Amino acid sequence: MSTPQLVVHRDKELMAEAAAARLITKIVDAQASRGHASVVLTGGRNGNGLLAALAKAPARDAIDWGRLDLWWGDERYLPEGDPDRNYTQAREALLDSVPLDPARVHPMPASDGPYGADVDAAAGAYAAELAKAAGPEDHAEVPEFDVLLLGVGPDTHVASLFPELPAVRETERTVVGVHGAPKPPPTRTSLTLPAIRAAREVWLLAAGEDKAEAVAIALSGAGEVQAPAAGAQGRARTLWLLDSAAAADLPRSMYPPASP
Ligand SMILES: O=C(O)[C@H](O)[C@@H](O)[C@H](O)[C@H](O)COP(=O)(O)O
Repeated sequence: MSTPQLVVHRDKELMAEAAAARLITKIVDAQASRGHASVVLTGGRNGNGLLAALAKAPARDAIDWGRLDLWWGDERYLPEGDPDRNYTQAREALLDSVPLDPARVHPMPASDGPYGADVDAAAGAYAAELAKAAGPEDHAEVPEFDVLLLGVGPDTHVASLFPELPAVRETERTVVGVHGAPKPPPTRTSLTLPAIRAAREVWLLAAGEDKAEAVAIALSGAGEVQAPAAGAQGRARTLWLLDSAAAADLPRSMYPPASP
């Protein structure tokens, strides 16, 4: 696992724009070297803020959108098209304005789909879809994600892995159903930490003073069950992309001065 690297930006707008520029470069480089790229999206304000910034980025179309695989780190278990679904919000922020190959876009199942109210079956189906896309050289039963994006909750949750709940304790399965999530809606599907840790790079996004305590806890050596963000590490890189407000409780020695 990789030691967390921190980059702190002046404010959340600059953080989103800088993260979008960073992601464009990462995708372009992956496509140049391997012919395709694979990214896991996240929900929430910072995850969608990055997508919205990417939609406006001048270099946006340096990405070959037809050779980009998109997966989700978690999803709210709601009907297709529900405005609270991460997939709905990602489409509005970016996906509907770029020429993706629909066969390469993998939303998590909706509650009005083939699995009905059985969120655990829906999670199992997504795990099977990931396993089918995995290659012999990949880690865990998931494809090699170039970048796995995660927002960070004020309680240090990532994806739909909440402190002390069963999903964060999962060590075998790659996707699980989540019941009784403290962040509404209560029923969700989520990648597990083993799946997250199969990614080459994990980027955690946190902006705002309401995240300062969670960031400090997660980077203080806390355990992953008590602080799930602490367990979100990439095989080659773990990058925390913060604004100054979210970095406020960190020792100053932990990161270089924020971008001007
Ligand atoms: O489905 C979700 O709610 C998200 O995937 C969740 O993990 C989110 O990323 C964090 O709660 C941070 O959300 P904010 O960026 O809005 O604070």
